[in-house]
Amino acid sequence: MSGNVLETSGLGKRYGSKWALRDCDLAVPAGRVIALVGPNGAGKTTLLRLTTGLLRPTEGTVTVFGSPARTDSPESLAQIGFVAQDHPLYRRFRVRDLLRMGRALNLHWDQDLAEQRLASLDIPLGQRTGSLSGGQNAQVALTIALAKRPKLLVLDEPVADLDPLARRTFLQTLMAAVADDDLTVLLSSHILAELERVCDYLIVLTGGHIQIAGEIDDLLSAHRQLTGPADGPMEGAPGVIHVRRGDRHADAIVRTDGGPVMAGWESRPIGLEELVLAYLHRATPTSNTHSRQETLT
Ligand SMILES: Nc1ncnc2c1ncn2[C@@H]1O[C@H](COP(=O)(O)OP(=O)(O)OP(=O)(O)O)[C@@H](O)[C@H]1O
Repeated sequence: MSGNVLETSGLGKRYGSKWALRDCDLAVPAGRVIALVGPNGAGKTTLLRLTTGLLRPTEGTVTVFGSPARTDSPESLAQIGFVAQDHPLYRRFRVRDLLRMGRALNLHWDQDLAEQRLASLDIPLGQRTGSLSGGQNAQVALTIALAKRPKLLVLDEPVADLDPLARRTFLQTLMAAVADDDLTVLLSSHILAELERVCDYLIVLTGGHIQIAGEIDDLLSAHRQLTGPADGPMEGAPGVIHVRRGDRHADAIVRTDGGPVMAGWESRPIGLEELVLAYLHRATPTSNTHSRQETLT
């Protein structure tokens, strides 16, 4: 599939006097699994809700498949599936009631997909959603969003409540749906380890500003990890994203765009986790740690 699924220009959202998102310019190609990462309060949910049309911009524009994001037309509603962070479900409804509602409300509802997915997860259709576990609740919400057969699936921290096996299975389901069904997935997450396996596009957001966005393969090949003398003149140099200085040597993440690196520095390829952490550290220069970690928070 060609074209952009999401384009934003000078996009900003203010709550009262506080900007949650500012100067956001994006052109995200369709047919990808897009990871939106950033610390708590970075503006991820705000950007996702602007994309779905549930929020209106304070300034700038946001278009989805070339049209302004909105919730007041059946076509717009049919092409986007959205699962909010707390995946709210009607607690007194049984699972089968939710599926019936999904069928009545959605143009392209896929009942077989919904029933098969829930059966494979051992979630009984007769159970009230109020008595499901947190993880089962998340799975039902995700199933409803998938059964809607949207062109764009927007998921706000979809795997936060899932156990490690369910996480991996779910992300594999998404990859298969993207490959088979012309689907684009935009998901926010704090869990970097899994994202590297399934996502092909990255957006890093901190303090309401985009730090970096692009195809993950391109971003990884444009950056290197360098190790060199502890007194190396690195901070503030062009392309230098983050430096961790020890007593004997310094480690730096540098944007080289495939060009040569400084003589005397050892150069290694970078992984997604190191790349994201470097941009997060750059955005919060007071932080001086750069250890491997599972989550951003
Ligand atoms: N309805 C609201 N009214 C006022 N301020 C808000 C509102 N929603 C979000 N904010 C503020 O906007 C900023 C961005 O919030 P947002 O929920 O988009 O961040 P986030 O990256 O999704 O965070 P998290 O990872 O914690 O879910 C935060 O400072 C938050 O306090």
